[in-house]
Parts: sequence; structure tokens; C-alpha cells
Amino acid sequence: MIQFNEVSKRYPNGHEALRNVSFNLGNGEMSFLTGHSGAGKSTLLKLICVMEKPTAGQVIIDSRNVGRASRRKIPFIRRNIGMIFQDHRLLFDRTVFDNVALPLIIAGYPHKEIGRRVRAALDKVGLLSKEKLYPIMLSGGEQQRVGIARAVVNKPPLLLADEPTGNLDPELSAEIMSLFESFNQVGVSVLIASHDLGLIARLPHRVMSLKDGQMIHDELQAGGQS
Ligand SMILES: Nc1ncnc2c1ncn2[C@@H]1O[C@H](COP(=O)(O)OP(=O)(O)OP(=O)(O)O)[C@@H](O)[C@H]1O
Repeated sequence: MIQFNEVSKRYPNGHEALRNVSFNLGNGEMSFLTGHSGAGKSTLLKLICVMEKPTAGQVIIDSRNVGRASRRKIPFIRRNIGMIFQDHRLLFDRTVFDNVALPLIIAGYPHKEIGRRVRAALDKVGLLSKEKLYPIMLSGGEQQRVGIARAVVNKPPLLLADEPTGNLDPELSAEIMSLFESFNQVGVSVLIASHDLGLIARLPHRVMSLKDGQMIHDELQAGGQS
């Protein structure tokens, strides 16, 4: 699904955010990405969804070298990736339904299909009864669930999340992580950048760690602690 071969990223100001990073994330695999603030986690995710391009090495998504993709191809690559952000980036002047429908409207889905898919996505995150509400009427955890519904509404094979539990308390964070696990259990590949080492340690998934732009650790956790 994702393959990084000796990838480096230097920003125009000269800062090298990633250095010689290599890893594979297989189809249907779930992994966490950890590291200190500024270690390069967001940069790594941005390279996958082609918001940035590598200065050296190859970023391969589904056998395609996305670092070489033309601007015209980028929207098609992104259609296969669901992105979830810490601040969820919802439109506050649109209802929950309209927020989740947005990727389908952009992709030109027929009206009837949009209703069906949006309700299926809201059902998966437990928010079917709130489709007519505006994001301001929801709790932080619910807003994040709307962001997740929007990311999965067109059934992408890959989910990327950047600090998805950053603003949530431990209980809600655990709920959001189990939501990711439920998508992974039906075959979706999931990569989650997170600072939340306590929560990650309790889950039996692979953990990759960045330090100053280098991959210093990549290990499958045995079974997690309770
Ligand atoms: N557009 C940019 N131009 C210049 N430097 C950048 C840019 N984006 C990020 N950086 C720098 O690259 C380094 C890695 O940033 P990145 O956002 O990838 O880290 P991070 O691990 O996600 O950090 P955090 O956990 O704080 O979000 C940081 O030193 C940051 O200041």
C-alpha cells in the first residue's frame, strides 16, 4: 500500500524534516507513527497524500510513484486516501450531513447515492441521529467522528490520521482508536500519527518512531498492556 524508499524532505528554508526514511505499510495493515514535536510525522503524512513532494527517494502508493505525479493526477490519488486531522477541519456553516457529503459532491456522485453513502458513514461512527445538526452543537469527540465519517464516506482503502485524539480526553481517545480498528478489521490500511504514547502502548499494533527526521524504531507490539 505505502512504500518509502530512502525518502528525504528538505523544505525551501533548508530545514531537513525527513532523512533517509524507509518503510512499508502493507495492504490492510495498521500502524502508529510517533515522535517528538517537529520529528517529521506530519511531513511524512503530507508526502503520502502529495501535499508535499520528497527531495530524495521514492514515495510509492499502490505501485505508483506519487512523488512524480503531475498536478492533474493528484486529486485522483487523494480520492483513495481518507485524511483525518486533529482540528477536524469541519465547515461550521454546514450541517453534519453536508460536511460528510462534501467529498462525494466534489467527486460528482449522483444525489441518491450521496444520501445513501453519507448515512452509512454516519451510522458507522454512531452519529446517524445528528445529521441535521451543525458542528457547533456537537461535543469535541462527536466533531472528530464527523471528520472520520467524511474521511471514510467514499470508502478509501487507506486512512491517514494526524493527531486524531489530540484534543480529546482518554476515554474519547480510546473510542476514536477503536473506530480506526473497526475500519482496519474490514481491510482498510490505517496510519495514525500520535503523541499519545500511553494509549498506543495499550494497543497491539505496529509502532514506527521518528526522531529528528529519522526512523529510529519500527516494531509490532506484542499484545498491548491493559
Ligand atoms: N512548510 C514548512 N517549511 C519549513 N519547515 C517546515 C515546514 N513544515 C514543517 N517544517 C519543519 O519540519 C520539521 C518537521 O515538522 P512536522 O510538522 O513534520 O513535525 P511533527 O512531527 O508533525 O510535529 P508536531 O507533532 O509538532 O506536529 C519541523 O522542524 C518543522 O518546523
